[in-house]
Amino acid sequence: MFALQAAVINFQLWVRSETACQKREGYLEWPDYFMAVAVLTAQRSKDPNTQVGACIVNPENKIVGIGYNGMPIGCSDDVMPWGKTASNELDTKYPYVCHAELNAFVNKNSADVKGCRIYVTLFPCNECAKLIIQAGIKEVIFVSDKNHDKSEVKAAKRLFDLTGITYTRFTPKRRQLVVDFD
Ligand SMILES: O=c1[nH]c(=O)n([C@H]2C[C@H](O)[C@@H](COP(=O)(O)O)O2)cc1CO
Ligand SMILES: [Zn+2]
Repeated sequence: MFALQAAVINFQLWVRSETACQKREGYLEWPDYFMAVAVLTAQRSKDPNTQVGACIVNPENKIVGIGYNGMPIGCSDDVMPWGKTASNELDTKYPYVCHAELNAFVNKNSADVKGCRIYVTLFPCNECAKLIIQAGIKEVIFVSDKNHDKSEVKAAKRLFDLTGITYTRFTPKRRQLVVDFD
């Protein structure tokens, strides 16, 4: 019985070393990987309506900053308002929430982000566009452009066009990427 098991194990090892001679197929390619990081990061957001993730990547394909939309440090998620509308604008989320892009910049782990690209799950607003420009980001890759008819996004595109920053809708290689902790 023991001898048989040993033989099976040896055989499996042999099969493994045979297949290991060639590069694995179906691996996660860079663009899908970076956008998946942005999508996963968005899952940290407490915003009940729109969760946004951002991932800054340098020209060597190293991630140098990630962020999601959330309340400023020290402002409790349980105390701050999360609604979109209220009789007083001060009782909505808008004056308080930090955008995902802003958080990605302040979380950066490199001296600067010049020449980097940013993967975002939602097209940046004009305020984030200004940050992107001033920081020296060269390329924006986005998933959703659901606010395309809003002035914030129209202004952002105008700023990107003027400054030569490219913005491209993300086209994934694969439709789905499952994270399974089992
Ligand atoms: O550039 C952005 N980055 C970003 O993180 N956000 C966040 C702020 C809010 O929490 C949320 C937008 O909420 P809503 O879709 O309900 O208006 O997305 C919104 C924008 C605007 O496009
Ligand atoms: Zn923004």
